[in-house]
Amino acid sequence: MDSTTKKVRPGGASVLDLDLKATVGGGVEDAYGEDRATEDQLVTPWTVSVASGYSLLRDPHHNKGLAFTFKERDAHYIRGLLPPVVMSQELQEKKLLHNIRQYQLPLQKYTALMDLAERNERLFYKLLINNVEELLPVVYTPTVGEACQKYGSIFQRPQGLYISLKEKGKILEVLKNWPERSIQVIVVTDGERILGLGDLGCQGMGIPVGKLALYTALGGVRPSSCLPITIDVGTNNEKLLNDEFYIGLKQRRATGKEYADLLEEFMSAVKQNYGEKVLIQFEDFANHNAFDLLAKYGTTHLVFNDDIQGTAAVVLAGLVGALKLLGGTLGDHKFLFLGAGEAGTGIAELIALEMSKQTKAPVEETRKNIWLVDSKGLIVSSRKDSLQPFKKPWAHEHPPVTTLLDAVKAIKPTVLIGTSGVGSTFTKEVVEAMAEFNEKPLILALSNPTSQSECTAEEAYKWTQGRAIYASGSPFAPVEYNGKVHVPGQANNAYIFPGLGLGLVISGAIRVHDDMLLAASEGLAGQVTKENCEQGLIYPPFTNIRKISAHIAANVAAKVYELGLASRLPRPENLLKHAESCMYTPNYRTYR
Ligand SMILES: O=C([O-])CC(=O)C(=O)O
Ligand SMILES: [Mg+2]
Repeated sequence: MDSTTKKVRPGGASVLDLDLKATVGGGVEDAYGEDRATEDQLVTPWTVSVASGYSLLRDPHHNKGLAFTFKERDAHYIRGLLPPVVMSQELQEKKLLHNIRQYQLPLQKYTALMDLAERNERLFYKLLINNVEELLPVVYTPTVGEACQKYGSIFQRPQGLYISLKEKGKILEVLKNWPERSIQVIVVTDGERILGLGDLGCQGMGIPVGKLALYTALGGVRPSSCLPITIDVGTNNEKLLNDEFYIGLKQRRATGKEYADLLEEFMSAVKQNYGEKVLIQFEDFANHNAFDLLAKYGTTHLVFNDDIQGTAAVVLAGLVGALKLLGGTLGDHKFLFLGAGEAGTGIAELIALEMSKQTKAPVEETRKNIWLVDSKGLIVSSRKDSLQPFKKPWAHEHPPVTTLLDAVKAIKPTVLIGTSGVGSTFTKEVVEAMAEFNEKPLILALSNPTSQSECTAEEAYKWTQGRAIYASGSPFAPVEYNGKVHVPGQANNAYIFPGLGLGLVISGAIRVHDDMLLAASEGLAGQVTKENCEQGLIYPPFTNIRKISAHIAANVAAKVYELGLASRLPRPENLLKHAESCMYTPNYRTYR
């Protein structure tokens, strides 16, 4: 661009700009590029207006419903549009919780909560934050899985951006249609592997929406700076292709160059529109694309893959917690995974990395304590030539073994981790075998949602006579076995990504580094108290999640500064206090 070109603003005023301006701040301040656009470029005619009257009540960001005071009702032309009572936010919250508890079906609760978010955002977040243990399973796993399966019929209003093959060549324009400008976190999916439910195409939108609700509720990132995106390149799900209510493109998935080109345009457009510091979280992509995208964009954008890296950080933190119960160091344990996809290999690699840091042994050595089983059996060196690249580091010397049960018997792991997305695969025989040679077998059934869990909490306790230490990806209620109550842990990446994201945002990180994941993991592990351990808990309860997220964010930010990857300078002295002070709170504001 010529450094003295005339620039046009929607108000008609022309400004002279300098190229310098285009580099400083990476476009966050000038999010729509209006100041920088040349006369022949298109701009969006945004206007800023003050909501009042009926439209104020219809604006979810500002609506307070019955909580508007009479002074506010007068000042904003809403007197008479509401019944005469003035209700506190606390009372509104109580009423809504009561209403939501009346619904029998989780999906009804989900729809009621999404309706609330559409109506009164602050009340939605207040309710979610104050009742996180109860409502997390509604806005998140397992219910969000069912919501995605039925998204076509429950779809009411757009909650995020849809970018399909039809938008090719226009993605920048599409981003500009989103009503918020200062985006800090994007969660994007292409819907090909939604939880353990498979290809749900465009209906995967429930996932970015749910994850970002947690960014705000658990991590304190402002709702207006969160953007859910679904990339629709088609679906290979026959049922959806034949469903008259399906909301996505009715074609089989684009692959190869067509796919890569659309993603490339998307990634470039995001950076152009929001700058270098926008965080992009890849979510629920199928294995091949997940690893490729992370490798491709990890060096040029601020990205991480939640299923590979977020899950890894949360599991590593749980293992550190479990060591307090089991004794020994990571290096003293032997790990066996069922599932060698994103979560399996991601967790395995982070464990190996941490072991290598602790023991100073090369990571090639520490990997040898970790074994993975995929659909063809134990991953061993004789299979190396036919393995996908992300599985190759795990092909150790061993005779072939085809079943999980035989692998458990041959390897004798102390820790069994399920990440295959297939339910009920930790059979009675498998769990009993674990209990034969482990006093306290550690069993992590991580696949989501609940229907895909490798075994239930009850099964794990029953089949090990109450000796197992058990955690799952989706929540299970406490189980009473032989007069003792066992509280299962929830090893879900929801512990990590909100705090990790907050830490990246407040430090102005420009790249994600493995050490930041380790810092996030340590931040979480550090929040497991002595009392938690005494109860057999390897994770702290979700009730304290905002405090936990602040600690994770502070740890992550410290690492970002240490690595010289922070762009928000100078570094705040007390990062924990700083993280806390940056967190969004949903209390109503008073309007003048
Ligand atoms: O969404 C969740 O509950 C965890 C997750 O990322 C997945 O299973 O893909
Ligand atoms: Mg996921």
